[in-house]
This record gives sequence, C-alpha cells and structure tokens, in this order.
Amino acid sequence: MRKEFFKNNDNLNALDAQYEAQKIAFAPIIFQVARTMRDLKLLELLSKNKDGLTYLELANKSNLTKYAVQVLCETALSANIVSIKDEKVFLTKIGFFINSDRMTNANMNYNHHVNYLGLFNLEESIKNGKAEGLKVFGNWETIYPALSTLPEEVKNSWFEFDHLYSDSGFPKAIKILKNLKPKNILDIGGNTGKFATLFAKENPEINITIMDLPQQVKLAKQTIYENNITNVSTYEGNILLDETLVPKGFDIIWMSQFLDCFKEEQIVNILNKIRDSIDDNAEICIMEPFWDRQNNETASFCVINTSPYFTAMANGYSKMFKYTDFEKLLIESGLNVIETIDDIGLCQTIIRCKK
Ligand SMILES: C[S@@+](CC[C@H](N)C(=O)[O-])C[C@H]1O[C@@H](n2cnc3c(N)ncnc32)[C@H](O)[C@@H]1O
Repeated sequence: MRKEFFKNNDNLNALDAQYEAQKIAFAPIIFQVARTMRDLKLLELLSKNKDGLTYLELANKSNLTKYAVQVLCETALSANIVSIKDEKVFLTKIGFFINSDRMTNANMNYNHHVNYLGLFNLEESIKNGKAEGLKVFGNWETIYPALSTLPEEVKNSWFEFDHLYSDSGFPKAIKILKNLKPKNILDIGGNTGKFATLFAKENPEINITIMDLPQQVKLAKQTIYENNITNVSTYEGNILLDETLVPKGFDIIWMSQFLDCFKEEQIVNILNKIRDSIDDNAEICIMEPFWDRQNNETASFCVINTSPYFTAMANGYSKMFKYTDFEKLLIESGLNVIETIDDIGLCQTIIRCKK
C-alpha cells in the first residue's frame, strides 16, 4: 500500500528549526562519536551497568582516559544517546539501539566503511553524474566489478547491508516464486548466489541460473560449490552491453535489488531486452524496496537515504525508487503489472509482470 511520509515537515517554530538545522550541521560528528562509543564498547559497558557509571569508572573499565570518555559522553548526551544524573552516565533507549539493534548496526557499518570518506565527493558526483567518491578505494567507473576486491571491512559491511535488506525478503519471495510453478528461473544480478542456493535447496526440482558480472559469478560459483548444489548454474554477462543477450527459455526472470543499480534509460533497455527473451507465459518478478511503500517512516527514511550512496560511491546515476516513478518505467517497457505484493521481509515489494 502506498503511504505518504514526511508530511507536514515544515511546522516547527524558528528556534526549533534552527536547532534541527544544527543537528544536521553536526551530523558527521555525532555519527563518529556514536560509532566510536559503540566500537570501543563504551555503550556495551553502559548497557551492562544499569545503575550508571561515572566518567572515571567508565574510563577504568574501558582502559581509556577520563578525557576520552568525557568528550565522547558529552556529545552523546547532546544527541540523547546517554543521559547523565548525579555524575553518572546511563544508556538511553537511543543508545540501546545504536549498541545492539541489527539494522542500526548494519546501517552504521555501511555508512562508516563504505560511504563516509567517499561522500566527501558527493557534490562533484552530483555535478558530473559519476561516482567520484569511489576513488577512495580505487579506479573504477562503478563499484560492482570492485565488490569482491574491496578492503575486507568495506566488503563485509557492503554485503552485511545488502544481505540484511534483501535476505529478510527471501523466505516469502521463495514461496511466491514457487507458487508460480516454474521449471526454471533466471536470477539476474544474483550476486554471491545467496538467493539461488536457498531457493535451490528448498526446490531441488527447479533449476535456477544466476546471471551477473564475471567477478560476482566467481563468488557465486564458490557458494554453489560449498553448498554442493546441482540445480544452480551461472551465466556471465554485463547486461548493459549491446552484445549481451538475456538467455531464453526461462519461466521466471527474477531481479532482486538489481534494477536500482541503473539509470532510468538503462532500466527501460534492460526490461526491453528481457521482454524480447521471454515468451507470453513467462513472468518477470522484481523485488525492490520502494520508499513510498514502506510500513513506517523509519523504513522510508532508510530507503531514501541509500540513494546518495549510489550517486557518490556506486555509479553516479542510480537511486532507490518511489513506486509511482518505477511503475512508469514498466509501462514504458510495454510490461503489464499483474500483482504488487508489499511487506516482503524488512522493506521489500515484489512486482509480478508479464509482456
Ligand atoms: C545490489 S546487488 C543485488 C544482489 C542480490 N540480487 C540481492 O538481492 O541481494 C546488485 C547486483 O547486480 C550486479 N550487477 C550490477 N551491474 C550489472 C551489470 N551491468 N550486469 C550484470 N550484473 C550487474 C552486481 O554485480 C550485483 O551482484
């Protein structure tokens, strides 16, 4: 269901609005303090000491100086991550989420390791339509061929982030695809093969082919080998190249968090290529997190704020979609939407379409 988020967002008085503006101006500082307190286990220590700790106690328990603890805690106080009463520091509910909520941790790791340095180049990226921030890791046009060779912490937090959001949708997605009774499925942008191997294990009678860039196919082959699965195969190809054809004969073309990697013209071209490769009974099933189809504003906030990563780090031109914008691309590609299913995992929607 489509929802309207961020309504009435101009109803603060001037003083409150100025305060909110400072929260944005200081956001990188608050972010780094919160992350440092999490990674140095200060938040963990506070979570275990419900009666609170003085700066000195916190310093002793963490092997940090009183100065270090105090500078972090005072910013954390201003950001409502800790509260202070009678010279003792306590973890707040916000602090609790920063310390131990899986989604907050995945977002924070991804923003620190993948995005933080490169986002310095957002302005250049916006102007040039190029992922100018990616140069902090090396010389690539897009992040995709680089994924498997990024520094370990960067790679891990990219996959942790990607998998958290798409994996949570996989169990329900598998049921939906299975109910369509396919004999074979093409998983375009199948990445490391997580979805394909999960699907294949549950459905040994259905064949699934992963199509992706050579670098990812290598990782997928490893996953298939480690899981000793015989009904998953791979197909290497850069879908953007004119000479790359989408293999024919599949009952379902599955794309999960794939089309958001491209600009609108490219999406229409990809969908046209797919339309030409399938027969009338085949279905195209697209899983994407659309920011106007989330259950709540928190989810919508997370989805929207992934887009600048695409601009500065991934490719310079793609983004997370609003469903109503994406639907126009399907129509432009001559596809008919049969069904749109929300509430798949944490934040996904599945669109079933035919030609
Ligand atoms: C965000 S990941 C999605 C992975 C997976 N489907 C999921 O739901 O977690 C996008 C995938 O698309 C692949 N990809 C990006 N550009 C591509 C291209 N031009 N041709 C083929 N695959 C591409 C990437 O290598 C990556 O595996």
